[in-house]
Amino acid sequence: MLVLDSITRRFGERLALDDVSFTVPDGRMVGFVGANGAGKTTTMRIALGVLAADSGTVTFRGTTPDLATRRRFGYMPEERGLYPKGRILEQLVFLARLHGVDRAVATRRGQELLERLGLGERSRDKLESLSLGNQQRVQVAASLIHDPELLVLDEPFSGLDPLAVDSMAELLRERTAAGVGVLFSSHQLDLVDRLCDDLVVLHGGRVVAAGEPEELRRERAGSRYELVADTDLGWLEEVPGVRVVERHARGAVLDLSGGDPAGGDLAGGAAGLDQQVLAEAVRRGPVRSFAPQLPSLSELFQEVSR
Ligand SMILES: Nc1ncnc2c1ncn2[C@@H]1O[C@H](COP(=O)(O)OP(=O)(O)OP(=O)(O)O)[C@@H](O)[C@H]1O
Repeated sequence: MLVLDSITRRFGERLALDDVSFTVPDGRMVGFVGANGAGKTTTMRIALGVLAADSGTVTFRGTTPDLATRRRFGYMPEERGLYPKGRILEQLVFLARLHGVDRAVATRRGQELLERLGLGERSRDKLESLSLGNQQRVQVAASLIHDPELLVLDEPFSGLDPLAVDSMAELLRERTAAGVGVLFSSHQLDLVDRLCDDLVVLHGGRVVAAGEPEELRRERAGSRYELVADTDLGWLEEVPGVRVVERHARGAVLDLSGGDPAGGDLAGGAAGLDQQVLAEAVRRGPVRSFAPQLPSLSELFQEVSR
């Protein structure tokens, strides 16, 4: 696994990274999110060894990565690395050769990757002759060409159509299944939600949330509940402490933050308001589900990025 421990980096007076620590375990997809200027690219550059930290350490599988180890990393930089006027497959092969891959192997792998990304027919064309989204696919292929042990991808999905996102995600999933850790940044939160195993949220150069998205959501579930029941739920409007946020065909979303968590007499017991609402709903008829409503990734992001 890749471990970043207490990384700090300044640019002049500006503290771009402040005590950043997180891990990219082998075989996991780690989504890296944060507003513009939060420090994602700076962190990735430091992780890859292309930029130095002022303090803190980066280790990969227990040791500080030397040049030989770093050659086994795959990196898609923010500024992208390929030449617009270069031929596609030639450039992939050239990059693979820089990483020590044999020409024949590199050519086969390059062609395979391009075919997987729907660009098999274009391998001899110049990069600039492709649409921007297709150029983006080739940039990702370039980071995969030498079969790396770790992938660090700066916005690999930007500009891709939904089908291209799926084929790219499948390609990356194959890498994680083979034990490769993947760190990828993105501003597309729904996509990150769908793809990542772990999430790291950066805000103003600090890690403000890290962990499995489901876990992070549960921690911030707050006081919203969804009740799905067969009966009419109009009675909820009258319950002190209950605010009906939304009604839908089968139930309602409730905010119970106005209630006394330790008691109340709706159902005559000392249970919290959630249990009282549930008991009352059951008394009135069949309840299909009643559970805390977890915030979306976008809500979570907004909350931790304040
Ligand atoms: N070479 C540099 N010189 C001076 N300041 C820099 C340099 N690189 C980054 N910064 C500053 O460091 C902060 C973090 O920038 P960084 O590019 O890492 O953010 P980011 O999260 O990748 O943003 P975006 O989502 O816009 O790509 C910003 O305030 C940026 O202006």
